[in-house]
Amino acid sequence: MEISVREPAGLSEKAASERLAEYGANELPRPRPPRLPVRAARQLADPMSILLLIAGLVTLVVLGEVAEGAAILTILLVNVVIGVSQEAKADHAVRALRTLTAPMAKVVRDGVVRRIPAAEVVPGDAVRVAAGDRVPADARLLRADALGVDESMLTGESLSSDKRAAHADGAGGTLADRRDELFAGTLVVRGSGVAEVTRTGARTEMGRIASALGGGAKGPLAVELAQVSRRIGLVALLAGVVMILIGLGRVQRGDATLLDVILAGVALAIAAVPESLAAAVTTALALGSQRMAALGVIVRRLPAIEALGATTVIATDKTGTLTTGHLTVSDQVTVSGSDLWRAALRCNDARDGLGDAVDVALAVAAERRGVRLPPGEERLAARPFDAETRSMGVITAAPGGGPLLTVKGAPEVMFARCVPGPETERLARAVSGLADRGLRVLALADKHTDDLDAAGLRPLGLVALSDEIRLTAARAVADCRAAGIRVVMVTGDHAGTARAIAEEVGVGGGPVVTGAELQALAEGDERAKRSARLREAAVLARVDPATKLELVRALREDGQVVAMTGDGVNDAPALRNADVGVAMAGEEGTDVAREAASVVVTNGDLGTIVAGVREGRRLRHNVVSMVGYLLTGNLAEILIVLTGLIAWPDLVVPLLPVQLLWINLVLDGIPAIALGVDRPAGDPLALRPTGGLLSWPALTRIALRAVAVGALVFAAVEVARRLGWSEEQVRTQAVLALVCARLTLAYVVRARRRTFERGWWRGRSVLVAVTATAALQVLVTVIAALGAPLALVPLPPAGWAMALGAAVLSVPVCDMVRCDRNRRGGGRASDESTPPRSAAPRSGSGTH
Ligand SMILES: Nc1ncnc2c1ncn2[C@@H]1O[C@H](COP(=O)(O)OP(=O)(O)OP(=O)(O)O)[C@@H](O)[C@H]1O
Repeated sequence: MEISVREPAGLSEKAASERLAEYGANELPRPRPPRLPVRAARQLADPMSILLLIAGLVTLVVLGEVAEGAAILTILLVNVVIGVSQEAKADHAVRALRTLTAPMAKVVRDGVVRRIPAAEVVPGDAVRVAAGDRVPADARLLRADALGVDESMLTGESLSSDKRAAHADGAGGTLADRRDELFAGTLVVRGSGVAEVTRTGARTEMGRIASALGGGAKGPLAVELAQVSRRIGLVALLAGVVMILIGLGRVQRGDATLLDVILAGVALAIAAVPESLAAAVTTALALGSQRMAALGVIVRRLPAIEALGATTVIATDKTGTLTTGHLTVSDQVTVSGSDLWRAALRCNDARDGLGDAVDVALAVAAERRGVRLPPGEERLAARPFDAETRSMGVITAAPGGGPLLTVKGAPEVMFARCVPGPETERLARAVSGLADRGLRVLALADKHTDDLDAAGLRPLGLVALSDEIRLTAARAVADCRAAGIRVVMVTGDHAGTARAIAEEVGVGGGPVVTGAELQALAEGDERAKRSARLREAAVLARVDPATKLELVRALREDGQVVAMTGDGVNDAPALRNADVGVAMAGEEGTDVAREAASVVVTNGDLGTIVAGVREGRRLRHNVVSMVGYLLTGNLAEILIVLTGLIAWPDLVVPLLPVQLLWINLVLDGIPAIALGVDRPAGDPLALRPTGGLLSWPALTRIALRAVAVGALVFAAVEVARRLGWSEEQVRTQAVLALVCARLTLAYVVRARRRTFERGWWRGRSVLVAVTATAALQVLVTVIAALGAPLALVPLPPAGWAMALGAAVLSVPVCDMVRCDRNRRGGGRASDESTPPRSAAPRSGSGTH
């Protein structure tokens, strides 16, 4: 293909690598990750750790219980170590994800356009930028075609600035005045250009003003949970204080010693705090986002995982999402005597196989036909393709010749600019036949003029491009339908093309609505009708990106959770407004779309997005299970400690602080983390989310189950007391019954309809965790030497029987408070072979 004379040959690879070594990577300096002691200190400063530290020191110094105090402090130490390693792991995962979405740049090296990581751009490189790109480095413009750049992040100027190619007189003045310069980090909003890099990395304008970017912010879920933990901690402290005050009254009456009261306060505080909650949730989210990344779904904002799981409508592009996006010319209609392929090559921005898919396909087709541009032909002006005008135009001149305007675009747009006549009419008639075959049709026309907007063009012909349907598309659409998720196809393409493709992949259940139809409903009363049309459409054809935003709003007003795909510069508002904005990684998408999106998919496939929804639903289910598991257990402990204080004053506390810590941190942590990575039976896509994480039904369920578990343990302890067992044995009984009941809770909370339903054994992690935890508990109960630091002693068989009884009985009792959804008939999700049929949003089968 010809290279325009104003296009530079760029650096050679050799020179570029030498410069890279000399100037360093084109990156802003990043803050170093904190060192180990800093991380450890941060963990220790956590309110929960402080509480544990106080509890440990009080037990050690005030109560004089050396073994117990040391055990509490050891547990604290283990907690800090786990916390530090978790944080380091999460940091690592975030950094790895960042490199996956690292910005890329198009540079000319050895005369060939290459796509390289922006970090490898060096001074002297010739970079090509187009609408939607983030400028990789400071650069001087060599060519600018209708180029507009948003520099607000540097200048504060909200209007985009128009750029032009540099002249020999050089630059100067304020940033906003430097019209022939591009600045790193700014966004190209329209047009295209070629520029020579002048400064990279920290030497760029952005580098000079940028304070290091803060990363790794916590998602709202983690923040919400941290808040919950803190509040629980506060409540526990208050309860402890109140209890100590009451206890002091008893001390005065001589019913108890001061130490007893302090011990009870510490126990209550520890019982109340779900020590492993925050760590378990963070781990689940971090591992979840890693798993999603492995599937090709990169989550840019953690809450998007939750939103993905809750999606009820996916509004998807056609090209690249339902189809492969690799276009090939499969038909053409030529006006006799016209040079259709030369025009296709002239009005074309692709180079070296890189660029817009339509342009690349046309260039390949022209090359295959042996067509070349006349030597020395120069491009004088250009208007790059714009999704709103659906056309592109260039003005070229052969040496010694006059200017020639060549335009290509959507047929109806083109015919409106062409001279009317039999040829134009013949082409117009041919369009629907091609579109109905699912082909993308473009018309080409030209005229000798230097006006890019000229009318009265001479039609040259039509080209029809085919785009293979992705093998996974029909399956993904069917999966969505089975899971009650509606798929809407939104495309700028012809209605005929869109309908043909929609039929092939199974998108249906609603009308095909066109942009023209919506336009007719733009006024007054008609607006309501317009929204209704938008909401019911299965396919939206010939719509511009602004309609996508309108669609998102209409659907959200209707109570839907909308995932919207997009790749273009104009898609950003819709992506930002959707519950989940999905952008494409790599060449197919623009930087602007990626930055507006909360999720980036590496291959743009609808199947990948559905896989993301599946993971999202699973993760949400897991987090709900985990929260339910931990909070139910903690509440049960509080109830046992409180009722014990009243019912068994001689015991002081039915569970010692160290025993509670053992349960909360060691025994609970393992199943909680396993629940976070659980794979429950059946297709997770069928797990439709209901309500919030800590919604009233969820909290009620937790409270009722805690009462049930508390009552069972209370009964076991009461029997042990009546049997005349020693104080240690009674406490061991309490621990054993509680642990057994709580371990069954792991199975209760993860079940969809009924504990131990069909396929309950699936999900090895929970099975392994529960078995390991049970084995640990058996060891410390049976082997006196191991149990000693925890004040546990061996039990007679009756004790084991009672503990097992508590475990077994907790299943039916807890199942009784399984949400009311079974009565609503939506709970058929447990069976893989019977996916839910109801397509109603936000209803159907929840979990737990
Ligand atoms: N490079 C191009 N030059 C000129 N016209 C084009 C070009 N690419 C597309 N068109 C025209 O513009 C119309 C809309 O294309 P656009 O790429 O905006 O569609 P889209 O909304 O991205 O659709 P899809 O969801 O199928 O990707 C096409 O049907 C075609 O007629």
